[in-house]
Amino acid sequence: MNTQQIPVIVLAGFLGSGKTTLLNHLLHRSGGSRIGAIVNDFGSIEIDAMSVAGQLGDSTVSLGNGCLCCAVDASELDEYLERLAHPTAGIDVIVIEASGLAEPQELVKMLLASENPHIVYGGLVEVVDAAEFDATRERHPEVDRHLGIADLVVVNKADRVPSEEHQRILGVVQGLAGRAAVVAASFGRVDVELFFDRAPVGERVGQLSFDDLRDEAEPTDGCGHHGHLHSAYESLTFTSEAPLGPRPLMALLDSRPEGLYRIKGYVDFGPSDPRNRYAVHAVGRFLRFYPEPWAPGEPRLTQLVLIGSGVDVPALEKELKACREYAPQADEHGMWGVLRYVQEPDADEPHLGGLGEPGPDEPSLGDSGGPGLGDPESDPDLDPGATG
Ligand SMILES: Nc1nc2c(ncn2[C@@H]2O[C@H](COP(=O)(O)OP(=O)(O)OP(=O)(O)O)[C@@H](O)[C@H]2O)c(=O)[nH]1
Repeated sequence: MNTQQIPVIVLAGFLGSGKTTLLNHLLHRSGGSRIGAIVNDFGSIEIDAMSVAGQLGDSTVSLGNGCLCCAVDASELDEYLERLAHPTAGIDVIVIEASGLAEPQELVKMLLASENPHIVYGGLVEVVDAAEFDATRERHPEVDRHLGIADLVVVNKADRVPSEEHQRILGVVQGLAGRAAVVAASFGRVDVELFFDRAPVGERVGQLSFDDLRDEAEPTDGCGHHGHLHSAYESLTFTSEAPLGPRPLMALLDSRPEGLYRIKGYVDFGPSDPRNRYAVHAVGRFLRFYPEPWAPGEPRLTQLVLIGSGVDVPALEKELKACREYAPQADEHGMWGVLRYVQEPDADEPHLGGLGEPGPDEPSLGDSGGPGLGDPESDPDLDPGATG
């Protein structure tokens, strides 16, 4: 038995709660520790993996297209763990970022069942979106169970809720999380020691009980995971070489159906802004664009993953296709609708795409009063007094 077992931490949490943001923070602040990351995307385009710092290095690997918890066999995961945990890789801790619809318990079981002598289960970290907490629990009561088996819960997006509200949520989470440590954070900025000091000695099962670990006879839905969060969701992956028109895209986004909970990816607005691609994130009613300069030689593509429940996927795809524009001329005024959702440059928001640094100093027309800017009634997220 190798005495130098590498802890493998599962980083889970509902769609858009801030897992990738937190992982980027860890990678950026890891000090002398070398982190290996395994990123599991739900969609077939690996948006999360693309936005993880150090993605080009050999210490980040991506497992796309479907929840890991639904993998028929865990051999691909084993292979990646083998690679990252091999003593020659020099990695101190491995973090698996689960997809936002994964069943954390299944992932933990997979790790506990692994015969890899170089790894040991290092605990479950759950990220909670404070702004969406009540609504998510209402729709998905299973979230309570996820918190109940966590070893650390990060109540993220503290900046998006009033402090009394955040305190209330912290209390509820603490009640559900039992012995787990519960910490508040904005943009996933947790003390990294919380992760690295938790390296376990010997095998541990954290807060999981034998009942949790038992392979209960679940009703199946073909993939054997009926009742898992992801069984109620569908996803659409959309790629376009033709740029999207800002006006039709904003019309689509501004009227998106309730069920369309998560959108992420990159948009090419072509001549309307030839310098930048626009990372886009929607989580519930929250919407943000993050302009970032195209890398030299980078193919100009729009790549989006849209995840929702009860969404008419073919109709949505048709609407997205209708946003494609072949017109060579710029529609600068059309960009106003987009720039309303660009964070002001001085806001204290890290930039997902680039090592957690602030985004490029892209002037935001939002400052000069683009339509609806900061209108808390039309979008409470754009309250100029809040950063989120
Ligand atoms: N205001 C605010 N926004 C945040 C915070 N943390 C993350 N975000 C934003 O929330 C959006 C989703 O964040 P991600 O880190 O991609 O979330 P995720 O959990 O990895 O998402 P999935 O993998 O799709 O489940 C992005 O626009 C982030 O910038 C926070 O503390 N405050």
